[in-house]
Parts: sequence; structure tokens; C-alpha cells
Amino acid sequence: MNRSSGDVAGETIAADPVGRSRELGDVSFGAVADVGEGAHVQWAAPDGLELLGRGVAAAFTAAGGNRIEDVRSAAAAFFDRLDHDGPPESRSRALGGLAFHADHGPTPPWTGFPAASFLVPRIQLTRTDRGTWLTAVGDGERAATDLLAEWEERLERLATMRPSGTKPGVERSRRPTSRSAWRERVEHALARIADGDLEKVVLAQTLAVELGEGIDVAATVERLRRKYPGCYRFLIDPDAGGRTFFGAPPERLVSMRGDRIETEALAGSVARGESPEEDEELADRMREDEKLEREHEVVVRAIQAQLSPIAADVSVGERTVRRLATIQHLRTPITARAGAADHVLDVVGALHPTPAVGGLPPDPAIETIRAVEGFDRGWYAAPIGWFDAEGDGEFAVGIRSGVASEREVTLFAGNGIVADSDPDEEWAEIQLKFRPVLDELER
Ligand SMILES: C=C(O[C@H]1C=CC=C(C(=O)O)[C@@H]1O)C(=O)O
Repeated sequence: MNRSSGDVAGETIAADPVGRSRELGDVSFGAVADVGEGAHVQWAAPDGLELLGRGVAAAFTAAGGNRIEDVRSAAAAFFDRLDHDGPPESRSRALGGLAFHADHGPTPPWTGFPAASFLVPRIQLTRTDRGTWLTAVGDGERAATDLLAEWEERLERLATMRPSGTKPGVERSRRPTSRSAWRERVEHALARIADGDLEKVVLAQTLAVELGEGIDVAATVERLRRKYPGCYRFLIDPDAGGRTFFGAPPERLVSMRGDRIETEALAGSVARGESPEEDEELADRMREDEKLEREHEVVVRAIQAQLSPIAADVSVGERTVRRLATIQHLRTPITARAGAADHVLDVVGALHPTPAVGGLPPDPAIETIRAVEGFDRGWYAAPIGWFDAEGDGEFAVGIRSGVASEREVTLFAGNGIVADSDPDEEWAEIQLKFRPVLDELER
């Protein structure tokens, strides 16, 4: 643990953390994002829970093989001391995520994003289907109620709607992976698969774009909500104005409420058609394609195996087609009851990385990614989400995402490679996976 609650100068509450909350009328999360100070985090699930945090009441940061346990114990020490009033919906959560690799170092473009980093915000807005709450965490009762009162007043003056902004435009884009380099990487993976070392590996690419104007990431995420209402949305700006990681992932890593665990296999893709008929035709082709079937089944099998030591009654649901604005995927829901797992981070640790973003067997897959990919994945394809004092929480997989500075965004997208994968088809599919974020940047 290289930093725990209490040592982010002037920002964390070490002594007597107190959380006080109020139910609110309608409030624009975007307007709050504009006026707040300090770190800025947003997280939203397609089933309706929306969280926005400003400032830091406590930060938990860790690196290395024990990063998940270290974060969990530092957070438990903070939550044990936190005195909170109000309904359960308004409770403080720790929001953040992990890097794809446990030994990740936060070098550009990942400045501010260590191997594991979560924060409990000073100011948290929570919207559920039962209402909206404002929660303020201060050092002692007085500080918490003062902060709450100050924010109630600020919110009264804010607009309840905020324009979702204009696209910044793309001046130039740089594709560090050439088509021939991609072909070589896929062929390297295919050779390992043919040798029998490897069954599947997910190889990714980056796309670096220079913007015509400074990016408003909160507005970009809001536009993604409209186009991808069935997806998660997140924004993580740990240093207030430094780098911001954001995206609209379709993939749930895990949701844990009480002892119910829900996860899914999402792997295997085809394009959208020009018409409902063509959509159906493509979806049918995907359902019947042996290579895609294999690519998907590997993920289902691995998730079952990854869950079995920590969960009970693992149950695999029916496979369906998940249709998004720009792409379609095979999806299989998987549920379980908590066995040995008593915290969502236990499940995150057991599942990450699933072969939807890593590969199988895990070790040769990760080794292949490190050997051939040629860039640092940072927080791309890693768990992004929240947990609470009880160990409940939800995590998405940080795909369909990018990391932004003022005038530049680095986008990430990957594809599963199995025997018979064709480098050109995989290249084309990766371009589809850049689209959600790229479409919100290009004019
Ligand atoms: C790794 C990504 O997508 C995963 C999720 C759905 C379908 C996938 C595929 O068809 O390869 C990938 O496993 C990405 O979007 O960067």
C-alpha cells in the first residue's frame, strides 16, 4: 500500500469522518460536474444507479499482487469509522478501478492512474429510481452538516438542465499499430494457438487523436448516454483537470448485492446492418459461426471456473445477441450465490481478466499481450466501478473507452483471437469498437 486514507494533503479525512445526506429534487449532474472542486468521478449503470463524486474524503491506492486486498482493508478501516445517516441509497461509496496489469506504472497517458485507486468523494450525488440524494462527508458532525448546507445552497442556484455540448472535432489521428504490424501480431498469436499453448488471446490497439478544441468529457459522456442507453458510463478525473479516463462499456464484470452475484460473458462480434433485416441476417451469421462460438464459449467456461472456488450455485443463462448502436455481440448471463466471497472485490479479483479481454489459459495469454501489443493498457479493459461498506458493489469492464487530456484522446479497442481468426477481419472489427468514443469526438 503506498497511500491510504488520510494522506492526500488537505483532502482526506483521517480523524472523524461523518456523512450527512439530504434528498434532492431534480438536479443536473452535468451542472454539478461544472461547479465542483477537486477530483471528479462519475459512474452509471444501465439499470439506473447514477453516482457523481467531487473532492476526496478518503483515497485508497495500491500496487502489485495484493492491490485488491490492500484497497479492501484500507477502505474497511475508513468505512468502520464513517458515521452515516440517511437511507441506504445515499450511503457513501468508494469509486474507482484497477489497471489491467497489477504491476502497471502510471506513465503517460496514464498519469494519475496507479495500479489500483478508489476514492470516497466529499460530495456524492446518487440517483436511483427512488430519488436523488446529496451526501457530504466532513471531519466531524459540524463540518459534514456545513458542507451539506453549502452544497444545498449551491445546487439551488444551478440550472436543472445543462447543454450536452458540441463535439470537439478531430484535427489529426495517429494509429501506432500499422496494418502490417497488426497482421504480424495476430500471426504470432495464431502460431501459439497452433502450438497448443494458447486457446484464445485478446489483442488491442490504440488510436491517438488530436482534438480541434478542448474536450468537455462530462458532456461527451452525457452524449454517450443518449446513444448507448443500455451501456455503463464512467468518467474518472482523479487530479481535477489532469487526465480523464472515460467510456461507455457494454460489459458488466460483476454486480454483487447481498449474496447475489451477476456477471456475463460478452464476446464475439459482428457489425450492425443497414436495415432490421440485415441486422438479423448478421446476427444469425454470428450465432452460427463456429469461430465466434468458440471465442464466446471459452469466456463462458472460464467465468464458471473462475467463480467456482469463491461462489456457489453458478448458473449459466441463455445466450442472446446484444445489439448496440454500432456493433452486435454474443452475450450469456451468469449468476451465482456468494460462497467464500464476501465482498465484491473478491469477485473482481477472481474474474479479472476474463478471456473477453485477456485470454485462455490466462498466463500465456497475458504473456502474449505483453510481448506483442506494444503499449501500456493502463486502465483499459480493467474493472471500473464502486463498492460500499457492506462489500456490495458493481464493476464494468473498461472497454469502449479513452483517456483524455485537454486536446488529445487515446482510444483503445481489442479483439479476441482464436484458431482461424483472420487478421483483416479482426482489424475491421477493432475499428467498429473505436466508434462509440470516436463518433463523439469527430464532427
Ligand atoms: C475487448 C473488447 O471487447 C470485448 C467485448 C465484446 C466483444 C469482444 C470481441 O468480440 O472480441 C471482446 O471480447 C473491446 O471492445 O475493446
